[in-house]
Formats: sequence, structure tokens, C-alpha cells
Amino acid sequence: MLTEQQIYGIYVPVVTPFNAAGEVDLDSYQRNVKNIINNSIQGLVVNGTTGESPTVTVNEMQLLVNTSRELLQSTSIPLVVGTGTNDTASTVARTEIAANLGADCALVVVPYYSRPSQEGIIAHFRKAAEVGIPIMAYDIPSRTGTAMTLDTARTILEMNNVVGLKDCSGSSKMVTELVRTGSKPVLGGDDSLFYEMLSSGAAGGMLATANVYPAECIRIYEAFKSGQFDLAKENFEQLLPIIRLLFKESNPAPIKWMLSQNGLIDSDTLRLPMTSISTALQQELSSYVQDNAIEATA
Ligand SMILES: O=C(O)C1=N[C@H](C(=O)O)C[C@H](O)C1
Repeated sequence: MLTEQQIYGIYVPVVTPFNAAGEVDLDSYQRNVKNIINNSIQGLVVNGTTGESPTVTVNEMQLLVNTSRELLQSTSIPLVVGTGTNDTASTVARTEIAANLGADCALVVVPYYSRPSQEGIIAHFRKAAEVGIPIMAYDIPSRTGTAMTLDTARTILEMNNVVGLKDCSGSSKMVTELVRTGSKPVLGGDDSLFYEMLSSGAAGGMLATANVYPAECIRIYEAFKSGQFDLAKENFEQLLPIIRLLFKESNPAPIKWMLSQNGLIDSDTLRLPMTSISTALQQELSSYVQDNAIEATA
């Protein structure tokens, strides 16, 4: 079970590879996860936004969780499973399934589409927290349409079983305030704000970019943690142009394309309504990668 003390560093929300027919491609999944866990990451996240959770069925989620547990069994890397939907009852049911399968934590997003009140958001998290497994709350208003207020975040973070927050609110305001007043740990989830989030008190990042650049993300975090702030910033700024390209079209389409180019997954297929990246972005990514090797700065 994930503890607050284990929430730091780089958590990687892995992609869910699909074959050309749109079925989960387990071989590719295993290949990509093995490559990621060969780096010293702090956590693996299955069925997050990057894992295309809105189109992954409960049976597929179970398959991915079981496969991930096998891959992680000789490591101490915790397994976080995205179980949040826009419906409280199905969120609770998925969280119970994840708990029964041995997940260390459930990642629960603010319910999307319905635009609940702050009271409704709090009640949703209270129900998820009652399942008993550690919960990481996930705020991403650019996707869900509703943001947690600071007071709501505080109330949720005070609940038993809620161990931390993944903050994709689009700025460092929330983390700054939470950390200033003492809070459970926060992971930054906006890749392009990673350095700013660390500087504002985030304990680490949950970064889709780390599917493609795990070592580079870890290097930024390690430099920051050891007090080498200029080095961390330099390494972050080196990664920033590619981060911007990876988010130029909807995540995880660019990440999947890069992984398929690197041979880590067989196909960049996404499930509709998500589609593969444009030819223009393919060209931008290819020429950026060709012209700019990301080198370690020591
Ligand atoms: O899947 C995730 O976790 C993340 N999703 C965000 C998004 O797709 O908007 C980005 C972040 O890297 C982590």
C-alpha cells in the first residue's frame, strides 16, 4: 500500500498500446514497461489519462494490473491504478477491483463532464476513500471541465486514505498554497511546468514524457533533490522543447507515435475518438529528435 512517504520523484503514467485492430497489445505493453522500470522511477501508473482510461474496459484494466504486478514483482516500485470515472458508483467499483488485484493506490480524477459542485467533488472522493485503498486525488480542469478549489483540495487531502494529490491545475498556485500551510505530498502533472512545480514544493512529477524520456526526467528530479537547482533547471530547459511538441496535440497521441518510432510499442493506434498525430507533427518530432540529442549535463 502506498504511503505518503513514497510519494516523491518520477511516477510514470504508462500508455496502453493497441494493435491495428484496436485490441490491447500486451507484448508491447510489457516491452514499454520493462524499459521504463529499468530506470530508477518511483512509481508506475496504469490506466491514467496517458493510458487512455476512458476507453479501457474493466476487464482490460484487470489484465493491465495483473501484467504490471508481474513485471514489478522483483522491484519495490508501487503500482498506481487509474480508477476514476465521471460516475461515483463506477469509480468505487473500479477502486474495489483495483484493491482486490493488489494495487498500491488508486488514482481518482475529479469527475468530468457532469460539472459537479465542490460539495459533489468532495462527496465523490469521500466514497472512493471509503474503499480503504490509498487514494491519490487528481485535479486536471483542462480535461474535466471543473477545478477543485484550494479549500476542496485541502478537505480531500485531510480524508483518511487520501495520500496525495496529482496537480495538473495548470499553474503552481495550488501546490504553493498547499505546501505553505502543510499538506500531504503533491506530484506535478503538467510536464511543461515540472521545474516550477518542484520549485513550488511538489514532491515530484507524474509525467507522460517519462514514457519516452525516463532517464531525463529522473535526472532533473535527482539534481533538484540534491540541491543542484541550476543543473536541474538546465536539464529541464533542454527537455522543454520536446515536451512542448509531445503536448502539441492531445496526449498520449504524440507519445505513442514516439514510442512506436523507437520500437517500444508496435503501433501508435489510439481508440476513437482519439486519433494519431498529424503528418505535420510527425515531421516536427522527427526533425527535432534528429537535430537535438538530449545530453546529460553534469
Ligand atoms: O496520464 C497522466 O497521468 C498524465 N496526463 C496528463 C494529460 O494527459 O493531460 C499529462 C501528465 O503528463 C500526466
